[in-house]
Amino acid sequence: MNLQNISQSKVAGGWHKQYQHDAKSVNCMMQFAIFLPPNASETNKVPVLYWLSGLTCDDQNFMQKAGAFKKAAELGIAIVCADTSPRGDGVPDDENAAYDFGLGAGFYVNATQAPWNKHYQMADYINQELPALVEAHFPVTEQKSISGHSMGGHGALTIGLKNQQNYQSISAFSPICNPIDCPWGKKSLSNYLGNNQSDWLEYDASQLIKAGCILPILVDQGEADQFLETQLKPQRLLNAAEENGVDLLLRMQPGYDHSYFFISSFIDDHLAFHAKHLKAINDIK
Ligand SMILES: N[C@@H](CCC(=O)N[C@@H](CS)C(=O)NCC(=O)O)C(=O)O
Repeated sequence: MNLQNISQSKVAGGWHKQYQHDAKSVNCMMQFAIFLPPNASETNKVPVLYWLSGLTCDDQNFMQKAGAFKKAAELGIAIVCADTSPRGDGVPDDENAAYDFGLGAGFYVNATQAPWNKHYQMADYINQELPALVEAHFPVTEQKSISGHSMGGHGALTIGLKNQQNYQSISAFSPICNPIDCPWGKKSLSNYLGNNQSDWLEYDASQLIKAGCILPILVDQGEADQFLETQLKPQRLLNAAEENGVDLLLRMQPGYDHSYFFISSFIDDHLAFHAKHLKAINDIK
């Protein structure tokens, strides 16, 4: 079977498990982690929150630091944490091994430029291949929501906005809201997509949201985040949402920085937000 278990630990009455699999979309072995709440079983499938992490992360940062298990167990939602880029021999990296491009920095796009396009197809991996695999092998429903942090917040927003039929709700911590106009975004989008900036627009949440969004969106942002002004620019996303009637709540949180200390302080709110929208669809069925 194209799915290999590499760890499992009981936590909060449920299970944290890591797997690797041969991923077709990104042409390499990929690792992911799943938290299954105690009530998940073949006769009681549960909805899933997909979590996308930020620069330098892999499938473990959120699982080890966010403190999400007890609330997810209580709410009965699974959490899947993906890796942040393709990995392994033959996967190209930034020429200086910089932290903000290449390995650990896939930016959740489908690259069009060589040599990146052979492996860096993270948008398809996250939106298609990973959910199909998870739904085929674990006791989960097709209902899913999407969240993430920083580069992963950008990933959650852009993938959610472009595939609104696939998700029930979107949230983000400290997302890169306008990557076409910040240093992290310009570096990665120009390399992955080329220099024609019109090709970058479909990976910019502040642009995509102008087309509207039927899903509710929750964004938390620390006011003491060192990247707030230079890289993240949440006010631009809020302005575009308000101008286009999108249900987006931006909460500026005084004193919080960019770290997982911030995420762990508000993750329960995000889990409850997603559970409400996932459950609401359950009730309609
Ligand atoms: N290494 C970079 C920042 C990288 C960074 O802050 N990464 C965030 C996501 S953008 C993260 O989650 N790091 C891993 C962690 O805190 O566990 C720097 O020092 O400027």
